[in-house]
Amino acid sequence: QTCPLPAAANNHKKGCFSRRETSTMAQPLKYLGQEEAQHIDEELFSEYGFSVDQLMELAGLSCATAVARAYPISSLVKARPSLLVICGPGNNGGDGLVCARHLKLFGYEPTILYPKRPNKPLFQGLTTQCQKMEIPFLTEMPEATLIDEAYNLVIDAIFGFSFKGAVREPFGSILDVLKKTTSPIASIDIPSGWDVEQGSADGLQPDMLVSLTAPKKSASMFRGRYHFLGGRFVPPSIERKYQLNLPPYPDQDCVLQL
Ligand SMILES: NC(=O)C1=CN([C@@H]2O[C@H](COP(=O)(O)OP(=O)(O)OC[C@H]3O[C@@H](n4cnc5c(N)ncnc54)[C@H](OP(=O)(O)O)[C@@H]3O)[C@@H](O)[C@H]2O)[C@@H](O)CC1
Ligand SMILES: [K+]
Repeated sequence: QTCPLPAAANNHKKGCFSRRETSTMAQPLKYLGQEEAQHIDEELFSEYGFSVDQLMELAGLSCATAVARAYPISSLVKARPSLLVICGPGNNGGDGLVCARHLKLFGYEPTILYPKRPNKPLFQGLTTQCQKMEIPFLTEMPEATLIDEAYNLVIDAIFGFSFKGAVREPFGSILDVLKKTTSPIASIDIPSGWDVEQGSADGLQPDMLVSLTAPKKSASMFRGRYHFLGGRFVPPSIERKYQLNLPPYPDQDCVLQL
């Protein structure tokens, strides 16, 4: 087959692809299975020497940044920039605490529900930081109508990529209330209650998803308006090893809208 490009234009190229053609032939972004996501996580902590709180800070900052991009304070419908952040018992919940703290610094008014708190210094520290930032903590899940009246957005930091099986209490009741709310939901990493790979036909339908490191398989079922990639901390060798094919983040941004 003859090459349509002038010979001179091809001298510096391998084969017969224009720069545009080459870029559109880039491998598609990888959607991770549950075990693969957990392996990457473990490898970052073991072989790469990262600490959990380090990556959690970057993950939570990404989520807060993505929320501020999709729902700027000037666009909110209620008089106050109120948000409800619901945190679960694992690291996804930790991301939620970090996200709430940054959103407060960005000028939002987050309130946190954190019903099952691990007895570990990391989560105790994150909780103290939020309390010292004068972020209120609720003692119980409000009714759906109250959430609709009081909050512009709910941030779902209940379960991430380690979620498995049927939802246990108190989170089953919390998710039932969330399914009834009309306030938009922004989910961190996975819409909570969704199978990490298969999703959930009758589960939450968030308006926003922030995929950390790389989207998980269930993200292909996400039908909301905003899908962001966050967690710009992946070393190139991990990206190559797992063939993540991450799109380039713009400039120095910590998030990328997919
Ligand atoms: N590398 C990255 O990308 C980074 C990822 N990060 C973040 O970490 C997240 C993964 O965190 P994770 O591994 O701690 O697990 P996560 O999903 O929060 O939940 C585990 C908890 O849920 C519970 N639980 C499970 N199933 C349940 C059920 N059916 N019903 C009820 N409870 C259930 C389980 O309880 P247990 O089984 O122990 O009783 C456990 O307490 C990831 O998604 C991302 O957000 C960043 O922080 C840092 C860098
Ligand atoms: K979540």
